[in-house]
Amino acid sequence: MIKIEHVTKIYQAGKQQHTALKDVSLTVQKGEIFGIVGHSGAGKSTLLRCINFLETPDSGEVWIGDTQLSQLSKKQLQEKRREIGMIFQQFHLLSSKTVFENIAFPMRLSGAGKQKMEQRVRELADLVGITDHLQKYPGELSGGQKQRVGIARALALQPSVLLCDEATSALDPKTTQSILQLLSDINQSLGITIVLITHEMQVIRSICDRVAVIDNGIIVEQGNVNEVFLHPEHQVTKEFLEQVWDETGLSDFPIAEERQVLIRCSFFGDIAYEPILADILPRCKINFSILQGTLSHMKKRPFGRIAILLSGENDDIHAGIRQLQEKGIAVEVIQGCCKI
Ligand SMILES: Nc1ncnc2c1ncn2[C@@H]1O[C@H](COP(=O)(O)OP(=O)(O)OP(=O)(O)O)[C@@H](O)[C@H]1O
Repeated sequence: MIKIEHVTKIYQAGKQQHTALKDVSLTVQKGEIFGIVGHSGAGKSTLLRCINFLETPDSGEVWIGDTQLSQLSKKQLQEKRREIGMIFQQFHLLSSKTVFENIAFPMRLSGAGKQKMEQRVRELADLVGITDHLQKYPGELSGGQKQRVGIARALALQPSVLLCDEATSALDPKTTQSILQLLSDINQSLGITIVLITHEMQVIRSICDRVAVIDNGIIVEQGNVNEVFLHPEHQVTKEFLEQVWDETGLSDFPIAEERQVLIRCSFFGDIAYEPILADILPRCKINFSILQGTLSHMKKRPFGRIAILLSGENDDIHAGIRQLQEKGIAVEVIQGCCKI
C-alpha cells in the first residue's frame, strides 16, 4: 500500500514561490491500478515523483508499505527505490546501448551475476514482446517498442510498484491501447501496484481501478473509476469527461419549453444489455428519442452514456426519471425544467 498524507510541495524559482502540491492525501491499495488525471501544470509529475522521493515533500509523509520514506537515510532510500520501477513519456533509454543492455542496466548497477542477468533480460523481453529486438539500438525501434523496453527495464529489479509518468502520451491511439493492455496484463499477472499520471480520461477508463483528479495542486475528487464516471462532482472532472464523450451542441439543442426535457443517462455493467428505456419510458407515457449515444468499456465491462429527449407531462417525466434511477442509471438534466 502507498499512503500519501498531507503532502505539500513548494518550488522556489528565484524569489518566487510556487506551491505545486497543497495538502495532498491519498491511499493506493496493493495490486490496484491508480490513475491521477489533471491538466498541464496541475502537479501530476510532482505528486508522482514524491512517491519515490525524487521530489522531497516540504511537509507531509509518504509511506510505501510500512516504510515512512522521510525516515530513511540516503542509502536506505536508494535501496527502497529498487521496489519502485518507473517509466516515462520520452522513454529515457540509453541510446548508445542495445535493448539488451538497457534492460540489463539496473541489474548491472545492483551487481547481478552475468548468467542470472541474461536469464532475467530474456524473461522480461518475452513478457513485453520484444525478444526479436534485443540486439537493436533504441534509435531502431518504434515508440511503442521503446516503451516496451522502458517497461522491461522498470521491472528488472522485480519492483512491487510501477510509476508511469504519461507513459502513453507520445504514442498513437493504437499503440497506446497495446501499451495499456500490457500494463494491465502485468498488473494482473505479477500483482504489481501501478500508479499512472495522465491528462487523458480514456487512459483512466481503459485500465484504472481508482482515480484522483488533481487541479492546481489540490486533489479535487477521487474514487472508483466507474463511480467518478457515473457521478462526477467537481467541474474539472466534468470537463475531463467531456474528452471521452463528444457532446458538442447538446446544451444548445432546440427543445420545446414545455413538455420536453433533455437528459443524459450513464450506466455501467450488465444493465447496458437490458431494454430499460423501451420498457420504462412508454409505460410512463413518455415519448423519447436518442440524440446521441456511446457504449464503451471500462476495464472490459460495458459503460454507456446516452442523451435522450423526453416528451410528455411533467409528472410523467419525473416518474420516468425516478424509475431509471431506481434501476441504477445516473441521470442528469441537460436542458429543460425538471428537478431531480
Ligand atoms: N523544478 C521546478 N521549479 C519550479 N517550479 C516547478 C518545478 N517543477 C514543476 N514546477 C511547477 O509546479 C507546477 C506543477 O508542475 P508539474 O510538472 O508537477 O505539473 P504536471 O501536472 O505534471 O504538468 P505537465 O502535464 O505539463 O507535465 C507547475 O506550475 C510547474 O511550473
